[in-house]
Amino acid sequence: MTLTAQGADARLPVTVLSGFLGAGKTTLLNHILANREGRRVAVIVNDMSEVNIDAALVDQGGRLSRTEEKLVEMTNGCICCTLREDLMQEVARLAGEGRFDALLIESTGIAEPMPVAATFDFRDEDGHSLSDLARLDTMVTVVDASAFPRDYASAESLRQRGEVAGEEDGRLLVDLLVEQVEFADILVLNKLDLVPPEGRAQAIALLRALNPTAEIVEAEQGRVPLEKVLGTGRFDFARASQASGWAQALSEGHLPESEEFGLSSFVWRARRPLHPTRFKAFLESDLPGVVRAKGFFWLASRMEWAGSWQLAGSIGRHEAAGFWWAAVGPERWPDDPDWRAGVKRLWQEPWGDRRQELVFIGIGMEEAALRRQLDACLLTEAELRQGPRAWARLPDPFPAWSR
Ligand SMILES: Nc1nc2c(ncn2[C@@H]2O[C@H](COP(=O)(O)OP(=O)(O)OP(=O)(O)O)[C@@H](O)[C@H]2O)c(=O)[nH]1
Repeated sequence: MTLTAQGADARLPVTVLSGFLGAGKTTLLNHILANREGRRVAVIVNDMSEVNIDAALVDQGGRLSRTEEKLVEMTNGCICCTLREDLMQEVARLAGEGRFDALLIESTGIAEPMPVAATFDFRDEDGHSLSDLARLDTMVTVVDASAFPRDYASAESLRQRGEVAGEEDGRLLVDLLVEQVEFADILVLNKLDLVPPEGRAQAIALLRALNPTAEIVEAEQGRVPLEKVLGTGRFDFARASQASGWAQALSEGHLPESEEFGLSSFVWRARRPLHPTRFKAFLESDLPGVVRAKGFFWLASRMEWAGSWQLAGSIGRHEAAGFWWAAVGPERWPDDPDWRAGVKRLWQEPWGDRRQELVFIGIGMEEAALRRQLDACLLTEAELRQGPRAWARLPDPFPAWSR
């Protein structure tokens, strides 16, 4: 860490602005630049499109003077993946100039916030790290209040929306929207002029459900107090990774402020395998009030495999998470004593670490009814007595899993 004579952290504080296309990132950026009250702000704009419209917009009207401030455009790639190296170089260069009070990075609507944040921690083979020069200060996600509840429930993939050119990127819009919201320190709920009061309440409830710890800043035309987005000192990688509603519900057993907006959460746990067809039917059923779910499951027909399921909005996805440690055998376990102690705490005979552990977060969700439905997916006493050989022959409608 670089310290000044006064002992203050002299590294360049960085704010990363995320948010979906059209949410109002550029509008917010312009608001900051127009109201920066003497702060010297450098800007990096990353746009996936070939023509950098955002940079053109920001540049217009002389709001950003190229002599005093710095605007760096990064196009033809995404700073969370293909342009990561370039981002590191640019940040290092701007920080090295030593003449800025803050750096703002506007990331493309499809950047994943976690890798962008991780870029700051990364240390290369020569021992250089951005964190010697700059520190990630605030992760801001701008949300369009008029579109968010609809986008959140959307089944569209990024490709259908025409927002990605790459072949490999078939992610759902909702996955990314959720990641950007779950990882944020500050959620700017923008375009509030376009929604009636109940729309505002609905959007706030959803944001709270997904990320109970972020501060929600309500805005029109990106007008937010600057101290909410610059130099807040709020970012902390470990905290951000645990900020999501589901991570908190899992560790605490419930969400804070759970009364607000009818928000509730619970963790369903069981030590008995699931009947594959009954559980598949559950996953495909209407789950009224559930806005987010995530966790591991154990199918009677697949004793080796841990399944993972997650739901965001109306989109669910199940896949293999890996093998249960009980199926791998202790000779192949990691040696780390802390790790082994962790597995031991989880362990229950006769099935070891095999378990059901699903977190549900909802608004107006019927916990008791959902628990009953889930319990009914577990093997009955009679089915349980038949044993693993019979379970392996149960009809199993899940697709084959591979690593
Ligand atoms: N009604 C309304 N319109 C807004 C508000 N904020 C921004 N807009 C408009 O929404 C449109 C998109 O805003 P931008 O700031 O360009 O959004 P962006 O997130 O930078 O969009 P991309 O660069 O496409 O990712 C523009 O036409 C803005 O004028 C707001 O609070 N209310």
